[in-house]
Amino acid sequence: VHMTTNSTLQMAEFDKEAAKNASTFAHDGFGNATLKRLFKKIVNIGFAATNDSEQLKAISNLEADLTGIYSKGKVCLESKGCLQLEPGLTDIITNSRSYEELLAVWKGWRDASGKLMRTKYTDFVKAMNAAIKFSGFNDTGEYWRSWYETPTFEQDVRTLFEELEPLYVELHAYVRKRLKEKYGKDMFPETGHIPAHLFGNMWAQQWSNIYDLLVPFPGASSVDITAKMKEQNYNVTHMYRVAEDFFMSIGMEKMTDAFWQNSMLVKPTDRDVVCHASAWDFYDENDFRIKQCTSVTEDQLLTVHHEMGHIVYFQNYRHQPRLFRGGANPGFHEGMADIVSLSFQTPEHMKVIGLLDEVPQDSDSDINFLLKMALDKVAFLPFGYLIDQWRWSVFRGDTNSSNYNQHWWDLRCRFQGISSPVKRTEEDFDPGAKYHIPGNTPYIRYFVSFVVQFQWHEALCREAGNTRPLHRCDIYNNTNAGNKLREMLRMGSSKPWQDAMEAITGQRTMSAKPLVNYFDPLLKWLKEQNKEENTGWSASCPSSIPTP
Ligand SMILES: CC(=O)N[C@@H](CC(=O)O)C(=O)NC[C@H](CC1(C(=O)N[C@@H](Cc2ccc(O)cc2)C(=O)O)CCCC1)C(=O)O
Ligand SMILES: [Zn+2]
Repeated sequence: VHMTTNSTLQMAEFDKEAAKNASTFAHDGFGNATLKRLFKKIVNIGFAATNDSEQLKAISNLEADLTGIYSKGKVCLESKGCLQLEPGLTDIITNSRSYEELLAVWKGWRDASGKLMRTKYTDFVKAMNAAIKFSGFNDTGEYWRSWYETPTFEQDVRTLFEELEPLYVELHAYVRKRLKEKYGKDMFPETGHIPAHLFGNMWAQQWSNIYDLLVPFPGASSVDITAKMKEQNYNVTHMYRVAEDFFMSIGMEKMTDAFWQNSMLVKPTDRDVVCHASAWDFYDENDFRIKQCTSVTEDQLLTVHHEMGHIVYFQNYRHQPRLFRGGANPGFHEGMADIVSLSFQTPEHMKVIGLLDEVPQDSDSDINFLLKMALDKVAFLPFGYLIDQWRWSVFRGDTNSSNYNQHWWDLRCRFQGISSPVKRTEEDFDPGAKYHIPGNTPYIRYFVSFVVQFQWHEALCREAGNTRPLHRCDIYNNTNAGNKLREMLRMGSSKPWQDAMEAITGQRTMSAKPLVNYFDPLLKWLKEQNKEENTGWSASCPSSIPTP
């Protein structure tokens, strides 16, 4: 912790010095847009602008303490001993179909993580808000939103969410019906909410791990990639080679030697590491790394593609000046990380890499495939939206430590239609059970990413001359699509994101339409399935909780 504090202070001193020098120029009046943008980035140094180094120390130490609590958290079960989040608790949440066992792990993790963070998090918010004022922002949320350079950004994302909500409501109703069949309807509150621990994911953020409970047409084909990977003796290195091969097939460069030498691709046995996957740019135009506790599963193969997608973005803007080596906005970096998986996951591509024997053409298999994609991409939308709704409200002071947990569950009940399976009070601090809160990683970037990646997929598939339905398009081996994508990637953050969006799609705005078009065949089927259902849920959380 003291090491990081010193390096944080040193970096802040450098940033302050550079900002002071840059502000001796009247850069607002510069004619050259690029130079003007560069000076603006030199001057805009965030928390480092504070004149009170105690605040910077507090920010750095509290973040280290909070992530320390998160990475050391463990739950002891009489049946399985003491388990950490990865891999022990995640394996149970993924595979258990016992209501009680899932509940023990769900509650246990929250007691071992978030519950221990509340006081530190309160101090953390105070220190960040005090420091950010020196950069002219009212609060930390306003600073984070400034990266999108869009005065109407908050309204824009709310509008996008409202356009996508009808699709989510239909998916929610279908999943609720099937889970009632599995766990018994009296375990579900009258209000229409689904208990939060039944989705195969610790945060109910993506639901593809319970696909086996939800298969629309069990007779038709649906691929179990993990089983196939194990059958074919996939190892970790091969997973990275498969991902590298995809990017090279659309014209991107191979991973550098430094990547293979310096990355950490498996969980080390000799020391504790933060296993949450991540991609790193060392800004020397050669040293790019992934840190991931990789295991041989389909989920992990997608994460490998995701992290390598970040690396490919790093590589494509390495020629830019240092301050332009970033995503056009943070959501674009995440969209680039995910874009390839929309091709990679198709049955067409699974056949290309030998993880599927033949490509099914019947409509039942199509619905099976679209449902599985929706369990990741549509289920995620309210979650991706609400994390920073909570945090922005905390930063601006509308939510404080006396109602942190109340507001968190208000948002979870209202936007996700899920509820806590056990009573929650202000003794709990459930936001802290999600990595990005102690890790202080902004989250709206993932909501933006899930919208823009479908805009890009539609544009790149058109560029590739694709004639199949959008959800069966695979841009593998298509350098036209790759060239189009590279045009955007090379810009880095040298231009506003609207220019980057225009380079790929010809439009300058975010749009929910490509995502809705992609899932249109599924939406028709879901509406048919839900004809007898009361879709939706009450805006507020259930007052009583069914107990096993
Ligand atoms: C130096 C640094 O910080 N680098 C950044 C990248 C950069 O900014 O350059 C970075 O490596 N961030 C780590 C983060 C990891 C993951 C994540 O946190 N995912 C979200 C949401 C989600 C879920 C499903 C999905 O398909 C896509 C996203 C979650 O798990 O909730 C975990 C596995 C996937 C991505 C990441 O790669 O985004
Ligand atoms: Zn990412």
